[in-house]
Order: sequence, then structure tokens, then C-alpha cells
Amino acid sequence: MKFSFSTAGESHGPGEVTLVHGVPAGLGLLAEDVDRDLARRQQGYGRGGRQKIETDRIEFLGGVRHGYTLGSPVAMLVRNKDYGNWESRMSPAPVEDPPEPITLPRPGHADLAGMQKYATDDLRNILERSSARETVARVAAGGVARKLLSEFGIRINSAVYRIGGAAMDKVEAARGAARSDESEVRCPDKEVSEAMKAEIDAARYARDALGGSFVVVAEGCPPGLGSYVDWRDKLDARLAAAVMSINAIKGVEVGIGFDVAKYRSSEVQDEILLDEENGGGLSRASNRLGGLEGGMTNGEPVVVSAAMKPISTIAKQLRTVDLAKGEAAMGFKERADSCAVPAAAVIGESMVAVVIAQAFLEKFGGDNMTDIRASYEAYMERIAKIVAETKN
Ligand SMILES: Cc1cc2nc3c(=O)[nH]c(=O)nc-3n(C[C@H](O)[C@H](O)[C@H](O)COP(=O)(O)O)c2cc1C
Ligand SMILES: C=C(O[C@@H]1CC(C(=O)O)=C[C@@H](OP(=O)(O)O)[C@H]1O)C(=O)O
Repeated sequence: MKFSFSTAGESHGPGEVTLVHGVPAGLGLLAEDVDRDLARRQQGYGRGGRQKIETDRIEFLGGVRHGYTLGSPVAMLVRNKDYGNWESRMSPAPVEDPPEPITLPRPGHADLAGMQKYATDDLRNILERSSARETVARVAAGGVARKLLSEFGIRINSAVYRIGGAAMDKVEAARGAARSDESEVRCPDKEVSEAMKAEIDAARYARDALGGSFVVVAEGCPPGLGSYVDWRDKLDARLAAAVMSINAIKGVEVGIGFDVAKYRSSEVQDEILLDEENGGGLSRASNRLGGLEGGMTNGEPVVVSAAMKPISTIAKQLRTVDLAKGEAAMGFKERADSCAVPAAAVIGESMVAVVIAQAFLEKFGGDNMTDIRASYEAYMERIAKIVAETKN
């Protein structure tokens, strides 16, 4: 089966479940390989009280034995510690004293359309699954993808380059992405990090919230992942869809993104150079197109960036309608994050990892790591020869 994953679980239910299909046998995989990213997802200045309750860790329920994958689906569970406070309200079995329904849909959340679509008068039935708590399960899938990719030298990092009005250059941020774990806002520039924190504080003080932008960089991808042959195979489109699917993401760009519309062709295309110093390999004079041409990787770092809207649950109440009473009302305030852009960047890394792992296995796929390695090495050797032939 194709490398893919699905998730299940409600935000305040017993736990978040991930089922990863198409994982080859023989991949070394430990719980800590996945837990590292779960911990990174929990961090970030501006996170709300929930992250003080949770310490996200996976339990393997299937697919791994003695530290190696078996080729069967990898099933993982992250228990929600907060469930202890919600057992009656979230009980799968009927309860004697059900809680009052929540009937004030928040503008910007899934509440209103969700209630209409799923025919419920209690928006808790909607928010439990539309909550970004589900992204724990995505990051777990991303951990498996990253472990696979790391075997072939592919590394994925991210950096936050804008929160509200505090910003740094996206290209500079992408360059510093490997250092961004050091910053509370995942921004590689210390001064801008402080400015971002001040922006978050100011928004929170005003009982409001802020969004921002992050960039994900995948280094070490071989050329030729994805394809131009069928629209469904185009890697830029698949990356955009995967990143756009993250809660609150409203725009995705590849490389310099929308700026391609501003410049002349000679200022946009990445010229191809013969790299005499590195044994006659090919290189590029720039990477404005974010490592993707014709829906395929071209060997340069893959650069995908995204804009996240501000959190919609804010103390400054916004106008809504009480659907039980049919009256104008002010929104309700649940516990919430005031800024989750740093967390979204880690989720972005995970979604990019999953899509690249999927394309990697389409290209080099086999049932086990030995066959995949052989296929990868044969390909890398062949494309190195093409360069040698071009030269002679
Ligand atoms: C990591 C993360 C944390 C979030 N935390 C909150 C939150 O605390 N409160 C909130 O209202 N929205 C939060 N959101 C955003 C909502 O989940 C999102 O706006 C909602 O699901 C509606 O989806 P849409 O914005 O994509 O249309 C968060 C998003 C992410 C990625
Ligand atoms: C639980 C997480 O994020 C949640 C995402 C979220 C939302 O509406 O998306 C609302 C908040 O939920 P709660 O009311 O339980 O605090 C966040 O904390 C998480 O990221 O682990």
C-alpha cells in the first residue's frame, strides 16, 4: 500500500491515534524518534494552558518489533492526559447528566458550518475533532517519515519568519532553520525573536491573538521525486495541499512564491551550472523556485512556506448568534493558545516529511529497506553518469 496515514481521536477524548500504511520493513524505529518531534510541537511562546497538562509520547500498538519496522501498518497512540478532566463530558457511553450544549459558534472556527453539516446542536461535537489537537497524530506520522528519509540524508527543518508585525527575510530564515529550535518562537534571529514575543504579549494584552508565517526546508532530496506526467503526482501541488490542510493555514508558497509574479524570467529561473569543483556535478546559481520544477524535486533544497491566520478563540468577544435562542450574542471563550505559529511550523515539517517520503517510496519503493537502498544507489549512480557523459 502507498505510504500514507490516517488519524482518529478527539481533543479531550482518551487519545490521538495514527495509522501509517506502506512503511517498508527493516527501518530502525524507536519511540524516541517520534517523541522528539511531539515535544517540539508542544513548544512555542504563546501556547495556552493545555500544553502544561500534556506530555505527548507515543506507544506503538503495531508495526514495530525489537526496534525495526515489520512492513505492517505502524499504529501509534498518544494518550490525552486532559481526558482525566473530561471523562464524563467525553464519555463514549451515554451519561446520566449530559453537559449543557454549547450553542455559540466562534467566527473563524469550524463551529457553525460543522453544526449545520453534522446536524448537531452542540458545537462540542464539532470542536473536539476540528481542534488542532489532531496534529499530534500527524506529527507522529511525520516522525516515521522523517526516520525513513534520514536514512538517505534528507533533513527537514523550519523557521518562523513573521508573527504579526515582527518579521525577518524569508530566505535568511530558511538559511537559519536548523538553529530555530533554540528560539521560543522558532525564529533564527535573536532580535526578531524578542520582537515577535513582544507582539504576542501585546495581542494577548489586548485580549486578541496573532498569526504569522513559517518556512519549511527539506535538504538532501534527490532529483526526480514527484512527476509532471499526471496532475496528481505533481510534488509542488501535493506539498501545498498537505501544508494547507493544517488548521488555520490560509496560504502556501513554494520558493519565492507569489513574488514570481513581480520579476522578469532571468530574475526567477535558477541557472544550471557545471560544478567542476565537486567532481563535475550539476548545481544551481540560485534556488528561487524552492527546489521544484515540473512538479519534481531538482536536487536543491525544497522550500515551502505558509501563512497562518490568528487563533479564533479570543477573550475579546466577537459577534455571533446563539443558535439555541436564535438571538444575537457575543462569542464564548474557551482556554486557547494566543499564538501557535511555532507549533504550526513543526506540523508543517511533518506534513512535508510525509509527502516527500511518499514520493520517495514511489520512486525507490520496495517492501524492505535493503531493496530501497539498492534502488536508490543505482539511481544516484546513473544520474551521476549522465553528468559525466554530458561533460565528455
Ligand atoms: C498548533 C495549533 C494550535 C491551535 N490552537 C488553537 C486554539 O487554541 N484555539 C483556536 O481557536 N484555534 C486554534 N487553532 C486553529 C484552529 O484549529 C483552526 O482555526 C480551526 O480548526 C478552523 O480551521 P481553519 O482555520 O483551517 O479554517 C490552532 C491551530 C494550530 C495549527
Ligand atoms: C490541544 C492542542 O491544541 C488545542 C488546539 C485548539 C484548537 O481549537 O485548534 C484549542 C485548544 O484546546 P484546549 O481547549 O484543549 O486547550 C488548544 O490547546 C494541542 O496542540 O495539543
